Amino acid sequence: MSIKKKYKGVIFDLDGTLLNTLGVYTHIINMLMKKNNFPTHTIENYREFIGNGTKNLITRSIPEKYREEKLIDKLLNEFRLLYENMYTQHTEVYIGVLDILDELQSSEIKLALLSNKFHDLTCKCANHFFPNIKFDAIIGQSDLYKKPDPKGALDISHSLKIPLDQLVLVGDTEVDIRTAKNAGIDSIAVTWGFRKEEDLITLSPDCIIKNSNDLKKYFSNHTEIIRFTDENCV
Ligand SMILES: O=C(O)COP(=O)(O)O
Repeated sequence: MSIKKKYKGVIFDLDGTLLNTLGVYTHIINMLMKKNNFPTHTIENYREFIGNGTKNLITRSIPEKYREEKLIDKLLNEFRLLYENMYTQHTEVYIGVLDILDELQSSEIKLALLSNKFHDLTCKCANHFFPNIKFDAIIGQSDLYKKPDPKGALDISHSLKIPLDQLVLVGDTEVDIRTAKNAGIDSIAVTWGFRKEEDLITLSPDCIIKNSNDLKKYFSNHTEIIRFTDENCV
């Protein structure tokens, strides 16, 4: 029997991969837009704006001529306070995702979260939406970490003691695929999140997956412990 190379750890992106947060982002940022007499945006607009961290999302939501650092920082602080109180609302765990996390956890595959959501809010979401999943590492955005900088993925590899070639990053945007490539690890692009399949293809991820059943199958074929057969023994 051939030996399959396989993953001992999976790094998941959060928004658009495990959690559909478009509803809560739309709700809060439109509140801020209204408060400032700026035009609001549709959920489809926010789908495009999201992915590069909240500061970028807010900047893109403000009309161009009002995009000043002082105002952006003010709205960012207001966003943080509102999100802290509302992160459980207008948000769903994508179908099938909990099952996959459970199965990986029972197979002793290490699990990590790497998000461009602020670190404290990433931890709150992980605790609330995945109370039975023990992530071995959680890294949200901070002064130290911001995807597509590979530092988060590299530090996860180091702290979990998993070599880069036995780690895979699962994400839904170009930022995630670039992060994996920058770190030198495999990438899986999922198409149920915030970007279209045709946009993800252009980034050449190692694999494109369209639904959680296929992701589950993929993992069951790619996360076995490597076993040596007789012909490999000297
Ligand atoms: O907040 C964002 O920009 C996106 O967060 P994510 O990295 O979990 O997708």
